Amino acid sequence: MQSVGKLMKVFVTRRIPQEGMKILSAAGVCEVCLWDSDEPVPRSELLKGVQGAHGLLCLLSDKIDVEVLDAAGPNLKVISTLSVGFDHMALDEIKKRGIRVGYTPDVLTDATAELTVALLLATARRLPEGVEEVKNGGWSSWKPLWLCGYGLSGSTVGVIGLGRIGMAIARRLMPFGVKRLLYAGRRVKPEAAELNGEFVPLDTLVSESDFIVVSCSLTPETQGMCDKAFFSNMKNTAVFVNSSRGAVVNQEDLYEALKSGQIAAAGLDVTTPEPLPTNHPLLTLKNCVVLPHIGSATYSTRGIMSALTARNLLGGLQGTDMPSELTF
Ligand SMILES: O=CC(=O)O
Repeated sequence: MQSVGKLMKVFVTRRIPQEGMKILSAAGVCEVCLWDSDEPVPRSELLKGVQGAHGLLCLLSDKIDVEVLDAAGPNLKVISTLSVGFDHMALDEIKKRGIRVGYTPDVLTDATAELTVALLLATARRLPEGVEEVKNGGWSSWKPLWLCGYGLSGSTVGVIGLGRIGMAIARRLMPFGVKRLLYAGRRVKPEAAELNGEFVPLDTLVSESDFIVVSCSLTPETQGMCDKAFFSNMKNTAVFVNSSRGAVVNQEDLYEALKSGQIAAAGLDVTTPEPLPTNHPLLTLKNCVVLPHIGSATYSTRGIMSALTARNLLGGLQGTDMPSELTF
């Protein structure tokens, strides 16, 4: 038990929006050690910073493995991540040590769905190519066959992983005149009925969709799921969009599929690694639009995520309810 008057140590691995920092300082229960930078904490500093910490506030880019847990030591009661994803944390080890975990579901659903729709449209209608042509003088006249892409009207959209975010994406896409919504995943989702969503085997979704949106979590089952066989099964006119985790995709296979014309285009908000090296082959392709993992990046969403992450941390420190505790 923490002795009265003694503050608990919290390590925060990056500058976060002030909403969260204010909540932590106002609570008066913890002393915050902040890696005061917008850039990732070097591993050695992370290992030093967590020593003796009671709480760890981390980001999806921090790998929280046995080494970090060992470095933190037995004081650590709670890890609160500023993300909905939790594949960066060694949950089995965390569980063994009885450490609670907080995360940020729901609050980023709208922002992420919106970004995914923007990415899909930008990719399908070739917006980055068009913008580039305007700047580099390639726009010589209005041309009937120039910069044509694919539209959603009358199309079949397949969502892999119709969870909170997948459903929010589907709800936003349907008003564009989508004819059929297919989804694949672990189980039937009753909420899909409102959109006449059809639960189908992954193979069917892949072969019948004009747009494939990946919105599932990264798990051992989904790791590398979008591979050569997957892309070979897609229509040549189909567009692939991923805003979940980069590791769901085999990027070499995606490159081949895009280069050879096996598929029409891809929009990625997530890659492996992140950042994607600037000399990566995917970046040489006009039909591949890559964004720097900005799904939840609106000012308001990031502020709300920061506040929720702080509240989760405080709940864990004080042994009370956490607003969004991960059950695992
Ligand atoms: O990818 C974003 C998140 O997990 O919050």
